[in-house]
Amino acid sequence: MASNLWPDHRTMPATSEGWCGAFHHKATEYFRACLETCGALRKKLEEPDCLGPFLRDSALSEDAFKRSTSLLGFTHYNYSQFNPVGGYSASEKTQQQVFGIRPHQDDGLCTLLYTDGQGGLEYAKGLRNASSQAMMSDLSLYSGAQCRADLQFSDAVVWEPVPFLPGHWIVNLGTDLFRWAQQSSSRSSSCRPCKATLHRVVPITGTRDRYSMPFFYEPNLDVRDPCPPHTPRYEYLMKDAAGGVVQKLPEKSVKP
Ligand SMILES: O=C(O)CCC(=O)C(=O)O
Ligand SMILES: [Fe+2]
Repeated sequence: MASNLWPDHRTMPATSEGWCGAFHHKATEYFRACLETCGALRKKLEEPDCLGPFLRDSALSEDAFKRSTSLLGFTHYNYSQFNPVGGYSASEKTQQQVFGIRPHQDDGLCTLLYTDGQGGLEYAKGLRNASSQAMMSDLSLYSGAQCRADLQFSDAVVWEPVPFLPGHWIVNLGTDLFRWAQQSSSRSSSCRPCKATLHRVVPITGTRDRYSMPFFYEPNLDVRDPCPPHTPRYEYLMKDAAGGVVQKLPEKSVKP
């Protein structure tokens, strides 16, 4: 993997040497704190009174994160460029103008998200039954197969704003954890399934800018799923990208 491209005052005139140094130092410190917190969270999730051993045992779980591909991002949303008029079922172009980030699930085990407190982040609470209007919190809504395809733009999804609590992270569970817990729970009752949070960012009227810092806690790229056929992670990601994101969006965009 390539090394980080840190901000450099020689190529970024709006910054100074001191600012770039401080950014490097603070970002590295924050990254380490997130990595450590997520390691502790993984162990908690593996305990019998939580999800149970979704990666078979603690040695396998430690190994799976030895060459972690975790990532810290810095996102700026400029809401003045958004145009919600087209709605999100029209075309890919209008979808891009409606969302800060389109509905998606994070990969990896979990995400620690901190924001500037501006609203806009929403999670999928469940699906609304078209005839009874009852809300169903359906685990299948959160499977890789479903979410990457049609359901993410469906009117049946019930969206709920995620409140901001100063000093607290927002935690999303990811698709690797979903898959591992699903596989392990189908083979043994000592593990429970869980959801990979479907979420999106929508612009809030009257807000111009929004900033967020997502930390994505990711295993080694070549980690194997715990249960047969022991698929390596990158194979799953490739299949998921080819079958969902790449092919399904153009199909959606031709709908009226
Ligand atoms: O900016 C946010 O609040 C959410 C960011 C997010 O979902 C992501 O980067 O995956
Ligand atoms: Fe996300």
